[in-house]
Amino acid sequence: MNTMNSSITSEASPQDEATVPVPESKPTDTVIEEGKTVGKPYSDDAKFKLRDVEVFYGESRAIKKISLDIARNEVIAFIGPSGCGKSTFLRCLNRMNDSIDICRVKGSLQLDDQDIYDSKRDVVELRARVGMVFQKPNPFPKSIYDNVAYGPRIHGLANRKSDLDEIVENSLRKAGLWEEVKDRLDATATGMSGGQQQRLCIARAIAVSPEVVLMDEPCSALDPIATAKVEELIAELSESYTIVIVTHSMQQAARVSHRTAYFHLGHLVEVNETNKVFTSPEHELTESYITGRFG
Ligand SMILES: Nc1ncnc2c1ncn2[C@@H]1O[C@H](COP(=O)(O)OP(=O)(O)OP(=O)(O)O)[C@@H](O)[C@H]1O
Repeated sequence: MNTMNSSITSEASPQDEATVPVPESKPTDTVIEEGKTVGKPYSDDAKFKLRDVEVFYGESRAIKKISLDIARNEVIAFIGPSGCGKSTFLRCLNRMNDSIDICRVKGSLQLDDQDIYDSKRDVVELRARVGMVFQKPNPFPKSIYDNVAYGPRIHGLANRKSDLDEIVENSLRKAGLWEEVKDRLDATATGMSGGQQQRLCIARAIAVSPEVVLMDEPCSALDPIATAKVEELIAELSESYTIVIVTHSMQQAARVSHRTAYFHLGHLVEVNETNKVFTSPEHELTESYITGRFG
């Protein structure tokens, strides 16, 4: 867990959250200056360099000139009211938006100084480097073993069965699932609990040795105990991977992330160290959101 945020973590746990009311949506008169983000949106050790990013769905502009660096091995949380563009922006990072016909992405998006949207870019390779875990656990209707072995097989990462066995075991261990499933690797994955399925999806994502894991509300379909396990896992994985997590839970952002990015109506309003965002936000809109004045 993120010790930096201990003052916040002590205030709420996943167990409490079921009782925390969702803040109400209220209009605001605050004018947001396009392309201007307060706080610390840049890093000297950027894994992603994102500049003037705009995303359109047809004529409608969902992301408005956002610039942000995502640092190597950081956990950054994207928060903000429903519809503010968190998932849209997240999906740009491994071109998941490509599958939406009306979606168009503009601006400069670089991973390790290389253009993510270069027409020559191999998108399958990109998604192996930048894996994704979705809101609802989505295991394949295959065995536990085959779910984890799927990626390494299609990417040719193991020549021998013993190599594949090792990747499967290591991935399940990293996802904190090995002890629970080692005696039933041939059982079908869809028979597992929701929390186990989500950790299996995390094991599947890390089996191809990604550098980045994108998580789009990974705990929203989980109970508090399964949520706590996934959050522990995020803290462990952050030693080896860059993690970008979209969450509706401010408590979760506070518990797991190093920096927090606050989105509002397609703008990136503020990025700061998580502790600062939740104790002394710089922007009045961030403050209104975290104090529950609007959602
Ligand atoms: N496939 C799509 N086609 C058209 N518009 C879309 C599509 N996906 C998202 N949008 C629009 O883009 C805007 C941003 O949506 P997005 O899902 O990124 O927001 P979000 O902050 O992740 O919301 P939530 O927290 O509710 O998941 C919204 O106005 C939404 O209606």
